Amino acid sequence: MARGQLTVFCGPMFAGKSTALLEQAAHARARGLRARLLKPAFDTRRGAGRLTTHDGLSMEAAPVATLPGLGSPEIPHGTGTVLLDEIQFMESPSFDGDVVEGIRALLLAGVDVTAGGLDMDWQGRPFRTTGMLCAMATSVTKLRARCAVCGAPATMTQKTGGDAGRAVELGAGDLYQARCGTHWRPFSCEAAQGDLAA
Ligand SMILES: Nc1ncnc2c1ncn2[C@@H]1O[C@H](COP(=O)(O)OP(=O)(O)O)[C@@H](O)[C@H]1O
Ligand SMILES: Cc1cn([C@H]2C[C@H](O)[C@@H](COP(=O)(O)O)O2)c(=O)[nH]c1=O
Repeated sequence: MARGQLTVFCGPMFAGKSTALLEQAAHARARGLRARLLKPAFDTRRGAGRLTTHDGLSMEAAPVATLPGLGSPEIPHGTGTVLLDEIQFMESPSFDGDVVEGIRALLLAGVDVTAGGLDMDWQGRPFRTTGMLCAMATSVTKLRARCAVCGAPATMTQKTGGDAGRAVELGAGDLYQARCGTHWRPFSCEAAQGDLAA
């Protein structure tokens, strides 16, 4: 039996990761494949049952707190491709079980998997699940955003507000910006706020 293919889209916030997942789902459906979108249940920012991009595009997506197996209501038999957003959050304590092993089982069962997620947190530390899936992937695309300060390609996420003590804090343009290496300030929200005032 043919094994499934694993595709990963990663990068900073605002790089187009969720947009890429929606495009992949649309392409799969246009080819007659059954595509199922899943997202972490704890991220309810833009509607619990939908995957919504920063531009407001959206599709139905099942909120999950563990990765369901093939034959579950979320991934019924006959599913050709599973698309997972925010894979960096599919980790303890907000997610049960080992998502990497769950994805391996889907691939071994012949299901294609596409995963989107942050490669690094706002302090430049890699997210474990994204890193492991990149190692297993058939194809990895590192997407880049536009630096909020100078417009150059951005590989980093800057935290500009909220709680500087928290590695995980849900938010969008209210708390975060995409930045290039020159304008990224790893350990200080306050230092970052001065960049745009100049
Ligand atoms: N505050 C913002 N900063 C940068 N881009 C933004 C912002 N708000 C909306 N966008 C739009 O978000 C798009 C990417 O959205 P999305 O696919 O959800 O990105 P990602 O999933 O990588 O965070 C960009 O093409 C840009 O047009
Ligand atoms: C960098 C970074 C981000 N987050 C949060 C902020 C958002 O809720 C999501 C990322 O969403 P996107 O679809 O990639 O734009 O993650 C966080 O908690 N910690 C971080 O370091």
